[in-house]
Amino acid sequence: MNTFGKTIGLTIFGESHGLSIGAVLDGLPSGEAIDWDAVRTEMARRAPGKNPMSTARAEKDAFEVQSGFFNGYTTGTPLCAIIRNSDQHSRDYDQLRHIMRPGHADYSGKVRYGGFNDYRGGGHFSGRLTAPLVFAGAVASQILARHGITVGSHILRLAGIADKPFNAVGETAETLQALKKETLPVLDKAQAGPMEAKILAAKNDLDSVGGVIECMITGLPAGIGDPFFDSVESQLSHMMFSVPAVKGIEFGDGFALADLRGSQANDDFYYDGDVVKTRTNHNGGINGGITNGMPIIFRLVVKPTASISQKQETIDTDTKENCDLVIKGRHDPCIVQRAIPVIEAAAAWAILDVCLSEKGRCW
Ligand SMILES: Cc1cc2nc3c(=O)[nH]c(=O)nc-3n(C[C@H](O)[C@H](O)[C@H](O)COP(=O)(O)O)c2cc1C
Ligand SMILES: C=C(O[C@@H]1CC(C(=O)O)=C[C@@H](OP(=O)(O)O)[C@H]1O)C(=O)O
Repeated sequence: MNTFGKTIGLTIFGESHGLSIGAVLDGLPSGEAIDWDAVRTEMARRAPGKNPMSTARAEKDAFEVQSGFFNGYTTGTPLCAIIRNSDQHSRDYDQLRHIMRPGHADYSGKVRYGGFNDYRGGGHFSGRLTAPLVFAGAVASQILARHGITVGSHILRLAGIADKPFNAVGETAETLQALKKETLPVLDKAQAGPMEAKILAAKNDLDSVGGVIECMITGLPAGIGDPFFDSVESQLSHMMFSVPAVKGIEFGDGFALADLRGSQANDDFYYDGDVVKTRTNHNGGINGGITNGMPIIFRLVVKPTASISQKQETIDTDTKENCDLVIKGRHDPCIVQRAIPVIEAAAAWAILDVCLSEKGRCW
């Protein structure tokens, strides 16, 4: 199964070097106007081939809506969009049919699908499949925005260069929106240059770098979510680990909570007029799996890109021998900045699903 969601189902399909990739958005409310130019803007934020920090594969990521939209509004029936692939260099992948890239899904995918997987461009495992995810998230975020909910993120760390963290008790929607306009979204603008230099230095060394993305969701009311298996943390984490190269997540102060005392980790409540708030937000806006009305904050680790062109040790599954591999092709020397719109989209879809599952308690 390749579908996510309880009330709205998102299916993504396709392979990186196949005819097209796409998404089916099932169960969306009817009567939602969609600004397709705004969706195009989101797709362009993620699209490859735009600068030296990205893979050179040039894809426009233009989408064609096939169904589920009529006379300016969602119909409520499955909304399907396709994105045609146009700049595949499949020859680069000839050797990867039987020589497995360390860190990528060549070996695990080959075993899982009995050797029938499309290995070209990483096939269905490719980061290319995040284009339909961004499409879905851009639709979801327009519905969320009508209810005052905003998702935004920035690069908290990249190859050891740190940005300042979000103000945990809340950033304005304007700040979150402004970050979306930047190639390397950071709060401390002075850090963008050093981050770019780290990416380009790694690329020059035939290597790659990773980092940490910090994401904030504002405008959610208190009391949304469920305890235990459908906690808001569980649903967001489930979605976030669907994004290729994401290897860790923490909410609020996360792993740093291990070294705090309760007196430091608790978030004291107060009334701001008749609105309940907390003075701090060490718990990331979630208690018992349920929103407490403060912004949701989480951080994700994005690993350094697996496909590097230095000589690596690996295996040949044809000869069943150990061998060396030098990867040819066009790869992202860093995934972090390209994953930012993907993470926002993924969060938007998961949160819209949480909200629509609340049967009128969210809005
Ligand atoms: C936007 C985006 C772009 C990516 N670009 C590349 C790439 O150019 N080369 C590569 O080896 N991996 C790239 N990846 C990551 C791989 O797809 C991923 O590492 C692989 O599928 C294995 O999955 P895992 O790292 O989650 O275990 C990218 C991921 C994303 C989200
Ligand atoms: C095409 C995209 O990124 C691709 C993600 C990717 C991978 O292994 O994840 C490997 C590369 O594929 P190719 O070798 O075909 O150029 C990237 O270019 C995209 O993000 O749209």
